[in-house]
Amino acid sequence: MSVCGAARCRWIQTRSAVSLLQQNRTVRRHSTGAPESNVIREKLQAFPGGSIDLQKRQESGIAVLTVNNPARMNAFSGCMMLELEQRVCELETWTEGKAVVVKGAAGNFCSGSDLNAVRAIANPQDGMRMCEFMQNTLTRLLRLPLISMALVEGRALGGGAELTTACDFRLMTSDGVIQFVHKHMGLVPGWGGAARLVGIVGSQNALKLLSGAVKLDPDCGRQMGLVDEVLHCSSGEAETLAHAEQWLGPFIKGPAPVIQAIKKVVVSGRELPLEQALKTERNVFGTVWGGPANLQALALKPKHK
Ligand SMILES: CCCC(=O)SCCNC(=O)CCNC(=O)[C@H](O)C(C)(C)COP(=O)(O)OP(=O)(O)OC[C@H]1O[C@@H](n2cnc3c(N)ncnc32)[C@H](O)[C@@H]1OP(=O)(O)O
Repeated sequence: MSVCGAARCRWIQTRSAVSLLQQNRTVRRHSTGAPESNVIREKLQAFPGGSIDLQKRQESGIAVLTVNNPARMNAFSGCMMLELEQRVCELETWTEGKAVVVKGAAGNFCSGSDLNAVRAIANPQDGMRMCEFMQNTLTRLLRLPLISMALVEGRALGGGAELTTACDFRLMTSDGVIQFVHKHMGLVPGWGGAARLVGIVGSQNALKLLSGAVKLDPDCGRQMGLVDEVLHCSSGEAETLAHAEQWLGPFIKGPAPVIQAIKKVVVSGRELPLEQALKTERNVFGTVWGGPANLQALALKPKHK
């Protein structure tokens, strides 16, 4: 667990989820005595290039997180992996936020990990360290108290395909492709993408997508349940983003604390055993019951026709 995440993430600190965080409380140490997470951080730092950009729009409550390395089809350099963690950290504490759109720069989503970095750390130990780091970050991305959407323009390959599964929704433009190319690289997903994919499309479909390294187009993606909507727009990135934000509209209408509470109860329902999920749901309920939005609604005596 990152120092940043442990200290600042109110949501993660207060909820009672089992799994990753408890696992991470025991700080594993490398033979040098340094915590394992620092070992991989230092290695990732050695691979610069690109950036992960975050734009928080206060008026709409929508943030746009851009994987930005167009010279390499938005592949993740080591520094970008580190930056992604920082950006997720920033989003964890954005109390006014409602949603985050994850996209790639210049009309492509993401071509996975930077093959130059991969070559340099192509040993099992570093591979597993890198995966642990990315799994942790992507799990935190998926657990954000914000509704998240992957906006897939162009290609989402390898780790890029895995990144799409760390969002609540996936929208694709008609030219989009999601492909778990790992098999062609002699790999399997390692950023948590296989586990999440099984959760989204079921084990039969996940097996087909991974073992066939299937080039998934938007319509097949919809049929399989991986893709929530296909956007047919042709006049560039800005218009595509505007369409995606419009699609989010009905889901993020209302006050941020209520939207965040909804996401929290869904995350606990998805991840926790029933008794713990029910407890979390009660606790989250307590944060909105008698709150400003609730009192306002009671005063208006709405009829839900
Ligand atoms: C657990 C994580 C596992 C992983 O993510 S493993 C990585 C999986 N990804 C890949 O193998 C992608 C390999 N790249 C490709 O297949 C093709 O480049 C791709 C994305 C289909 C684009 O093809 P084209 O449109 O023909 O463009 P191109 O090949 O000329 O690429 C433009 C420049 O981008 C570079 N690039 C693309 N994907 C990269 C990557 N993942 N790492 C490092 N560099 C990458 C590519 O080398 C080329 O650079 P340059 O112009 O030759 O300097």
